[in-house]
Amino acid sequence: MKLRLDGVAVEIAGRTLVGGLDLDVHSGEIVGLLGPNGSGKSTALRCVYRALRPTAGAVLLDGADVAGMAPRESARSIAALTQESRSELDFTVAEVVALGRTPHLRGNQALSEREHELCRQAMERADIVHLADRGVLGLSGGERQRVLIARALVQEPRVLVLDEPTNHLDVRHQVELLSFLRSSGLTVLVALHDLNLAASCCDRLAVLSGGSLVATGSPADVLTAELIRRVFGVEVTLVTHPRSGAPQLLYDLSADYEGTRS
Ligand SMILES: Nc1ncnc2c1ncn2[C@@H]1O[C@H](COP(=O)(O)OP(=O)(O)OP(=O)(O)O)[C@@H](O)[C@H]1O
Repeated sequence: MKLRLDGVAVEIAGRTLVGGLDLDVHSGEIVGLLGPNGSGKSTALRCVYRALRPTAGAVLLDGADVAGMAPRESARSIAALTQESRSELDFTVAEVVALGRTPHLRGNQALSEREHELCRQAMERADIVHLADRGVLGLSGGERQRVLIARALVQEPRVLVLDEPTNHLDVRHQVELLSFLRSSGLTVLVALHDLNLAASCCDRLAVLSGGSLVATGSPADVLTAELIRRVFGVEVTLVTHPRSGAPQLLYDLSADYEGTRS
């Protein structure tokens, strides 16, 4: 399923948070959304998972404007893993995961055998089977994040939108999550702060600065020392990963950053 942001703009209180964003994510493609704090990544993603209505432009799923769909209908295609996905209610892990089936159920319909199996598989994939009966509020940040990953998977989406999904995850679970995204075949739009993980995981990158796209393309085309300096204000040396061939950034903490902060 193809996702398109067509001139998406968000204006709040006279301030443009995202301006005229055009971005395609082709079927089965992983596009990484990068940019400094406050550049508009979450705002753009919120338009895709419909937490926010664009002031102008549209989000299209296979050419159809999501604004014209019932929330349940778009939720059957798009799953989101965001900072807003966290629940304040102390459901058990198994209950939260099962909630991912909600868009597919009618009323109080019980889960089928297949759906129970789906939940079990998602919990296995997210490495949370041992936590099934624990209350989510007592979990660590990374454990909770993995519960939300399982919940998104049982939704059986075709498009996955993730806002900083590696937040709180230890390095093994970061790598596992991004490897899973690569093998999932899903259409993925993911905001990431870790540029090296983004370069390893994503087919294409889109860089936001001040609410506008400043670069899109393959990781090798986008991640240049000049762009990193201009957009993030950081000096890097670029190397090529010896096995995957992905560009990787080495940060130089001894560079002179005095006076570079605006
Ligand atoms: N509801 C809102 N009302 C007013 N301003 C907002 C609102 N939501 C976000 N902003 C502002 O819009 C800008 C973009 O925010 P956004 O959260 O999209 O950035 P981001 O790229 O996701 O940042 P980060 O990397 O810090 O998560 C920021 O300056 C933020 O303060």
